[in-house]
Amino acid sequence: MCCVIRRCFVGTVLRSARATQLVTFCSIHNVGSTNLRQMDGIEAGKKAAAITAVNNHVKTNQVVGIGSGTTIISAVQRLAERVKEEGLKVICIPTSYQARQLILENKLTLGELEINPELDVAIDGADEIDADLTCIKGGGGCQTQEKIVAANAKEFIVIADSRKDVQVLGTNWKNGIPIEVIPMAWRPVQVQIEKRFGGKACLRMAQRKMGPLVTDNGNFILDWKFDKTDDWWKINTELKLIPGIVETGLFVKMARVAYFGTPEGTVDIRKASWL
Ligand SMILES: O=C[C@H](O)[C@H](O)[C@H](O)COP(=O)(O)O
Repeated sequence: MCCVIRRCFVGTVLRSARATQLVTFCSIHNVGSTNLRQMDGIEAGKKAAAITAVNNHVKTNQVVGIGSGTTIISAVQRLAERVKEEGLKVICIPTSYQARQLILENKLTLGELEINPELDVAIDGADEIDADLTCIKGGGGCQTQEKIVAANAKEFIVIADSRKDVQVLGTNWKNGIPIEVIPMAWRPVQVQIEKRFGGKACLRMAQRKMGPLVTDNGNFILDWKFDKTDDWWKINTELKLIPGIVETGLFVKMARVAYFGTPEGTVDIRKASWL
């Protein structure tokens, strides 16, 4: 179990004119379809969580892990603002090609694990986060590098909109747990997973390219649609022992704090109970 340690109104933490505009827009926007309003709310939640986390956890002269996905974009933008406004000095370690591009586009200092093997903090999105702050990650196929970076940071901070805040994994996220596999092993790994743990392990196919999706590391992904929830630490450990599995998207006892942004502009901040 984890506890809500703080709920803050994002207006108090947004300092850039651009960010303020977005939240204002979302709070007064009441025309158009329900879907459009929901999307605005989700984006506002992601942004609020990202900005609050960067404000609370990043200090000057730190080495910062930069996650992948859509939520991290706002975190990188906030870092860039702080560099301009406060002269913040940070070295950013990417978790994917996408993260690398974000760092470069935002003119932040790009580092690498060979030079900076120890990080002060890593910030990243997640596909779903349970009551213990166990996360499913890898909806964008980046979980392997994300886990390496997070595992070498003193603090791993998760940012998400409030839809991803669940008691039990699999509540809203129906795409399963992404598991990166060596290409020649995908089929035996698929058989092993289904036999031993049940559910279905589906080979993720690429979009706008024929055949399987190929990760930044040149591997394939099996999305394991589990049919019951269990002891995630044990399952993750057992999965990691199957030859051919490179890494799983199960992040167990890694996230120390999670920031959940709501469409109303508040952010729930939760600390892991195992700390
Ligand atoms: O592989 C992708 C990463 O694990 C993302 O951090 C995760 O999918 C969440 O992405 P988003 O912030 O776009 O919801």
